[in-house]
Amino acid sequence: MPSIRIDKISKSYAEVQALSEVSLSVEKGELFGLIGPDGAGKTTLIRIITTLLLPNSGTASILGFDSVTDYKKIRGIVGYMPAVFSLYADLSVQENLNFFAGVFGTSVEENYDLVKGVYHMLEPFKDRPAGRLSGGMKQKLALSCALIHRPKVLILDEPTTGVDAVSRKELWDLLHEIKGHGITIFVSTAYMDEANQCDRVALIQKGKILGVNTPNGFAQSFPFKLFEVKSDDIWRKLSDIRSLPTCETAYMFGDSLHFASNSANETHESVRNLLKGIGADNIETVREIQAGIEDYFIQQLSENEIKV
Ligand SMILES: Nc1ncnc2c1ncn2[C@@H]1O[C@H](COP(=O)(O)OP(=O)(O)OP(=O)(O)O)[C@@H](O)[C@H]1O
Repeated sequence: MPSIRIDKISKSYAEVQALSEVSLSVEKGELFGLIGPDGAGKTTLIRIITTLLLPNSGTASILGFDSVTDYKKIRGIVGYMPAVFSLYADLSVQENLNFFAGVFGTSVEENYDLVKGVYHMLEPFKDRPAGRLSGGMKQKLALSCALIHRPKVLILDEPTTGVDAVSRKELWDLLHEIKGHGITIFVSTAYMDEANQCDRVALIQKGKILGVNTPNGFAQSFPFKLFEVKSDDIWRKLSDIRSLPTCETAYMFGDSLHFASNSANETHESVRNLLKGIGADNIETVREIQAGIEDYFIQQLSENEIKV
């Protein structure tokens, strides 16, 4: 039995179709990522599986418990960290932890082995009101509170949004540590680079799942030849580059340009000549590279955008 099973879930808000027949299955002990841009439907799906929202059609279950009929059971076995900070701002860190432990009839001490990684980071601030913590610390406190009853499944809605780079890394390290305790983790994010942290990933856009795969599986299925172009001012030529006959897609990737060619005969020399032909003379390097998961996502999202 999978940990999470989502079967043809659809949900609309008036005329907005937030989810269209979404089906997914998450295995026990997996760290599963739901990745998609703002408005893709991530929060809606998470609110349905955490029993907070009713779907229009379809079913969702956690460890065999149905999200509608067995909602009380699900609430006992799931740890949920919402996208919006929802702890008690006036209570201290320690008071929030004690409160959530009390609600579930447990204590911090009883679950110390599970929360100790994140608790260590919070300890220097344990008397500070939660509302006065930094963004990263607020997320760590929310994570501790979601874990305090030793859930079997941990569900996190965009835990790293608006968090600085160091805290983002710390949060992902903590998730790996929690996975080590055998807890299934379902996490949503809009940051494509975070896909590499997951065992498997579902890519969602406009309420539809575009694919489910391992990060490596996604990267391997990039269907075009890919070239990295380094040049100071290449971004100025982006729209001309996109109009080149063999250019499937082109986009800035950090400080370089990624050029995906739909020609099997494309070489770094032919790309350089194409660029020269449109007046891009300032090229430092052009080299063929292996696509990463972000390249796959960018290509899929833009292809889907054009089709809709
Ligand atoms: N209560 C609501 N009423 C009307 N439309 C809504 C409501 N909640 C969400 N939507 C719409 O449903 C779609 C999916 O939203 P959802 O919040 O699930 O996406 P998301 O991927 O979590 O994005 P974000 O990170 O921006 O919240 C969006 O078009 C959004 O505007």
